[in-house]
Amino acid sequence: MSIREKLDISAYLVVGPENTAGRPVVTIINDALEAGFTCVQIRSKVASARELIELTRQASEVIAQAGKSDDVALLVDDRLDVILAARKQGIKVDGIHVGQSDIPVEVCREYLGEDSIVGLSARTYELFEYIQTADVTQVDYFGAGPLHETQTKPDCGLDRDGKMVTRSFADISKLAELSPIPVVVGGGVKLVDIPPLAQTGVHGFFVVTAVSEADNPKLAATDLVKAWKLSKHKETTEKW
Ligand SMILES: Cc1ncc(COP(=O)(O)OP(=O)(O)O)c(N)n1
Ligand SMILES: Cc1nc(C(=O)O)sc1CCOP(=O)(O)O
Ligand SMILES: [Mg+2]
Repeated sequence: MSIREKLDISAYLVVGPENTAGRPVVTIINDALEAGFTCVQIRSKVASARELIELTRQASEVIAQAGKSDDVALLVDDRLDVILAARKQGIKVDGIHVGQSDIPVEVCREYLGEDSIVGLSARTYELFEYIQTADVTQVDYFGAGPLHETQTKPDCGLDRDGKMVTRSFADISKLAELSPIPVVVGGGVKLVDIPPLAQTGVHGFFVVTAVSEADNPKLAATDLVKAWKLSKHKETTEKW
């Protein structure tokens, strides 16, 4: 089974060098892997193409060293060029996450191939309509948010009138219900948000700060994964 078919976005780390309080990106990724994170995205708005390729190499190596190359997907935010260059160097990178102003998903699919993962975000003002009407044949999941305002992406949740829109758990439940593909939610997600988020029906959460800027990233990541699994377990047992 390809990594695309196995995709698990339940505990999704997004990380770049600007988010690690000076620590190496690769050690944060290693901590998250040991804690049970299931998906990793390299995202940097400051790193050069060469730096991104190197970060991708290190991330791919640490996933391999953990014996998780077939289970934990490695994606890069925005940069199709970086992924193609990385692959040319023999680096295993599994996909891309793009938004509405980035490279179109059809182009990503064409260049990356059928076994790759393509994640997509929608514009704030049309999120609900988009999630129901968009052609998702080339898309593996929607990244949605923000649950809370976040300094990691100050422009996320900005509506057409410049107002900040955050998503309630009720909104998120509706998104999960309407979306034809899995949804992962982020934006200021913290440990306390995990139980209600797990109840909404989305497939997972994504975090930057809650892990990468934690005093103890491994402990923070472990707590998040445990909380998600426990909430899902409770949901299943309560159904019975
Ligand atoms: C998992 C996930 N969801 C959403 C985003 C945001 O993507 P985008 O809107 O393209 O914004 P930038 O991350 O490029 O600033 C994401 N990266 N990952
Ligand atoms: C990359 C990104 N996209 C978002 C969205 O809502 O689309 S929020 C976000 C940043 C999430 O970082 P943190 O966990 O530090 O808030
Ligand atoms: Mg983008």
